[in-house]
Amino acid sequence: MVDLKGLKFSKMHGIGNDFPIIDESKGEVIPESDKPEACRILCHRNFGVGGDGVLFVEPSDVADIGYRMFNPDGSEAEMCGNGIRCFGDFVYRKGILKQEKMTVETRAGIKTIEITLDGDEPVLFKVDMGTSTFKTPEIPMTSDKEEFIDGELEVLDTTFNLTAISVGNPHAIIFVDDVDAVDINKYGPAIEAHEVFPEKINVHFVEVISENEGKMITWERGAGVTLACGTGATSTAISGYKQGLFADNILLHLPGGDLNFTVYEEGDELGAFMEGPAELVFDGEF
Ligand SMILES: N[C@@H](CCC[C@H](N)C(=O)O)C(=O)O
Repeated sequence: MVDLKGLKFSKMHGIGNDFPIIDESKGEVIPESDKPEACRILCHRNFGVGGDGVLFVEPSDVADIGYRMFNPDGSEAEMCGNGIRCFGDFVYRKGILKQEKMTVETRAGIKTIEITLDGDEPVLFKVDMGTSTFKTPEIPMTSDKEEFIDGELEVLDTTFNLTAISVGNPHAIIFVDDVDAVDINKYGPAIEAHEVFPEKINVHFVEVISENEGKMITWERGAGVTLACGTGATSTAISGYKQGLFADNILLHLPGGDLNFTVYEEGDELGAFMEGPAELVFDGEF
């Protein structure tokens, strides 16, 4: 078993999506081969710190700073939206990178964070989440369709109308009349591991309140039910805009809090800015 004794970390959350974060900007703290097991231990809510994933601050040759994210099952995700706001708060607050605007290298490309300060206190984070794709091979999704938008997918005893999108990591968006009526513990894992998604998928059920407002619940790949998913909310805003359900400014209510989105068009692609908070909960030593 990996020995984490003495490991220094901070515990953070972005609207209830919670993460231990570890500073590896000056060198590796957890050896690469130990990271999956270390993240499983750290995220455990009974035997560890507890978290919906672990964030790492890394050096970067192509951006101001680098960012990695691991799920509680030890798998590495391409990107984490609530995590990147926590990351921005952490690197600013700890003096690792004292910039109000920073470029961040992720496995899903370079993202830009803009921090709103109250004095020297970071309070709001605006992230250019970049562009998305609906092309099934890029999700990846096994399908004879080039794009799977509002397409029918049989899951257990029902058929859902689902939109598959990638914002670097993969998401399935299902618009429903009432999110409170969805049995997410039944359908979330079945869609996550559906045979058409070879790399699994994050699952979101979304209720449209108006063209500028929605409510959503999430089952995350490698994590299960969480209080929020930033890349999932980004995918929801973009998918809703693409399907004519949302305008380009959208407020999304997630179980842990709210996020604001501005969808933009870049050539043939759709991207989005995400705005929301991040909180440092405590600093710790394992
Ligand atoms: N919580 C996240 C997404 C984390 C990664 C995801 N579970 C995956 O495997 O793609 C967010 O806020 O975006």
